[in-house]
Amino acid sequence: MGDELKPLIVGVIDEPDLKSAQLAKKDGADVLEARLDLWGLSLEDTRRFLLKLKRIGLEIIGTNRWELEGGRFKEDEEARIEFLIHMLDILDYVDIELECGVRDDVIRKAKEQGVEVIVSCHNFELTPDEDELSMIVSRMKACGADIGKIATMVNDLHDCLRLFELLLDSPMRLSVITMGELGRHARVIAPIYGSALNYGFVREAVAPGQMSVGEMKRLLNVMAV
Ligand SMILES: O=C1C[C@@](O)(C(=O)O)C[C@@H](O)[C@@H]1O
Repeated sequence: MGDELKPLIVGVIDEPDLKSAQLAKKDGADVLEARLDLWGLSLEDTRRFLLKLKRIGLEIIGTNRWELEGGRFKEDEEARIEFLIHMLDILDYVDIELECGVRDDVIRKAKEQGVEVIVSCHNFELTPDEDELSMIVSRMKACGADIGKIATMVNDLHDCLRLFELLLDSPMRLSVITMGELGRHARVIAPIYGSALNYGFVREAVAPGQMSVGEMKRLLNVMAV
């Protein structure tokens, strides 16, 4: 991943379209997130498109998000995981949910193939209190995540502050994502506090309050991060 301290901008590729990926790179994305659950392709077509995506020259995160945390993969859990595992040889990072029942199998297989593991946790309703947030980070660390990722809904500005403190005190590489309109500004502040991966859209927002890759890059440049 290069300089580990550098906050990275992740361009979310929400459809199998190379032009979006090229635009993400041009606008300043450091990494691409392949949202396999949003592509709606067969396993073979997904592999084919991922191989094309690789030629863009950026590292790729594979995410096949389950519906429980905002994803749209249509088949059952077994198929979702099989899909993800079939892509590991093409990916640089894999995103797996902390609460996934076969999380540890996915982590083991990813590590066997030299793929970095992002263990994620989303809450579309609220930002938990400090103790619960710390507990989530401890669980992410304990299961062997290379990067932990916590995306929560911001209902009060104190929610952002708790997430920033979590970053400052984190015992591991961590990303926090402040969802919702009230959290929008903090999506570009979080990298300053050390958030490892910072997600922006190319075409349209795929999560509440998300900014585009270009907006994020420009704002980070203004703040000289
Ligand atoms: O977990 C995240 C963060 C995200 O939900 C966001 O709010 O920017 C976007 C997703 O694509 C990604 O997997």
